Amino acid sequence: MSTDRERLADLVKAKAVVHGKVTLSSGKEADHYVDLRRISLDGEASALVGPVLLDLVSDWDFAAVGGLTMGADPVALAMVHAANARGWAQAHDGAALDAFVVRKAEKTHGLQRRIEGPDVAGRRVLAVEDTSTTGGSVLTAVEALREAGAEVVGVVVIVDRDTGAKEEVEARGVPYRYAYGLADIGLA
Ligand SMILES: O=P(O)(O)OC[C@H]1O[C@H](OP(=O)(O)OP(=O)(O)O)[C@H](O)[C@@H]1O
Ligand SMILES: O=C(O)c1cc(=O)[nH]c(=O)[nH]1
Repeated sequence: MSTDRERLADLVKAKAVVHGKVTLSSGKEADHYVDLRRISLDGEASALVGPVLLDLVSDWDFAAVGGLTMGADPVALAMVHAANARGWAQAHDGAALDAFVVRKAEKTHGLQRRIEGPDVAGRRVLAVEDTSTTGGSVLTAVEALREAGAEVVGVVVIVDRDTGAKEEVEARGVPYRYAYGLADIGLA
């Protein structure tokens, strides 16, 4: 029987890897795309995302997870559900793991918040992403979190494309980890 990590890699390869010319979020061109929304919103795969990412950062101390909408949103919730299933609160003074969503722009009505969910000010938080290319998206979230008074303990992504995100994030003093590199999903 395969582990969660092995099964999730198989599902990423089968369902998310798309070959062909594509324009990326950064405006750069690439000849492959990893559509991780097909994983983080997939009935089977979404249940594996949380356990795999929680295992990857089990030595980091944080109280909330989230990132820039929308790639990060289902990833963060997957981690929250996996944390609940593992009895997170019992190991954290009764506090469950929270999620948050960083908007791309501040909302101009309602409470006009940039970061939705339980307050992050003064808390240790983990910034998540489905995938990172330049690191620009996750760094937008890191900046917003720091402005809001949170301490970002690290960044974790499902797939790293090996295109500089790790270096960019680490240059801002934030550790960066990923569950799968290109070789793990048949792209190297
Ligand atoms: O490291 P980067 O160069 O920033 O690229 C990675 C980003 O691109 C994708 O999101 P996209 O910008 O397509 O937006 P979406 O999440 O709203 O779909 C992905 O979910 C990451 O957020
Ligand atoms: O850089 C991006 O925009 C990007 C790359 C990728 O593989 N997958 C994705 O969702 N976005």
